[in-house]
Amino acid sequence: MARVYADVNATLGQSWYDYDNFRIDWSPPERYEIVRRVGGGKYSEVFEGVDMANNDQCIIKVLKPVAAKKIKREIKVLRNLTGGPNVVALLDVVLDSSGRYHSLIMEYVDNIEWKQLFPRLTESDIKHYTFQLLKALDFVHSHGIMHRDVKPGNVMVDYQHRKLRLIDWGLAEFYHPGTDYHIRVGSRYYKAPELLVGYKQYDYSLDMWSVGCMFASMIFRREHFFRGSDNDDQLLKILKTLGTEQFDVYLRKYNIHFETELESLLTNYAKLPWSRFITAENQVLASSEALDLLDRLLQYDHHERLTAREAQAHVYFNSVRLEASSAKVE
Ligand SMILES: CN1CCn2c1nc1c(Br)c(Br)c(Br)c(Br)c12
Ligand code: NA
Repeated sequence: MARVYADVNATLGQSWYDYDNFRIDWSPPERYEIVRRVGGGKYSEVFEGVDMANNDQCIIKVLKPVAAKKIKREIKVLRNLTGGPNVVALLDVVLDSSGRYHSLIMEYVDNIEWKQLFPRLTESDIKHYTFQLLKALDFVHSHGIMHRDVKPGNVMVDYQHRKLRLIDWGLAEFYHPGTDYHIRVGSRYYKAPELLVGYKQYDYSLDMWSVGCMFASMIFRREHFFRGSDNDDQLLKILKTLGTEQFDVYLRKYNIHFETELESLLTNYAKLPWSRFITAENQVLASSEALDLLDRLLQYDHHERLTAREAQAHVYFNSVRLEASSAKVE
């Protein structure tokens, strides 16, 4: 059971979380023009486009027919989260003339690639963007939704405007206590231990592990902090850092029967001090307050991990919180 927001969906009611029974009014495609392809994946092709009604740039996410069933969930989630801080806005939903291709029209973000961004982030940048990501996630979690695929590729950053948007809600789900969820979600480097050991009754705290991985990347200047070659190797990388003593405590507490033939996964490892990852290049970013926050995010036990709200209250963000609150006063 989630430590916070456990009964949100029960309180908000079926009309909030039921995404099977709702009709979608699809707009005709003529209003939007594709400019260029910016990316894509298993379920969609993503384009930069123009909204001819106002000449604004937009993002056109064309969903592949295979994703048809999941469309309703993504649209329901995006509509529920409309207006939330740092959540990408869904502007329209479009069906092409053939009736085969469903598209989501999203607000445009002048995104800088993570590969280019993470090496140039200053401590003030890291505080700002991490705080903005936590703000988005506390809003999302408090509305009963888990993102389940938090990673740099789903965090759009417009560096010039210091703007951050959480995107790609195709894997998001509504949290209901006691529910077994799929564990083949997320992206390998950012998968929480519960996914890697097959614990299905996870909750919002799944996203907080991923935040921890991104935060570690930023303060240690490493593109991906836990970089496994497959799911077993991913867990091994985590064990070698967090140690096996607390891993065994975690497995016992949740009565998790994790079976493996891999010798490496049955070996004992000591927990490494976070200071082990400090280098000349990142020591200015990896302050003791940053390491304390990191330690409280990268916990095996999902109940122990800080929530997004608790993380925002961490001393590491004192300067940012002050700035945020003074901005409100103006
Ligand atoms: C793969 N790329 C690069 C930029 N970019 C990509 N996918 C995007 C999605 Br989905 C959204 Br929504 C937005 Br907004 C932006 Br920007 C996106
Ligand atoms: Na999206």
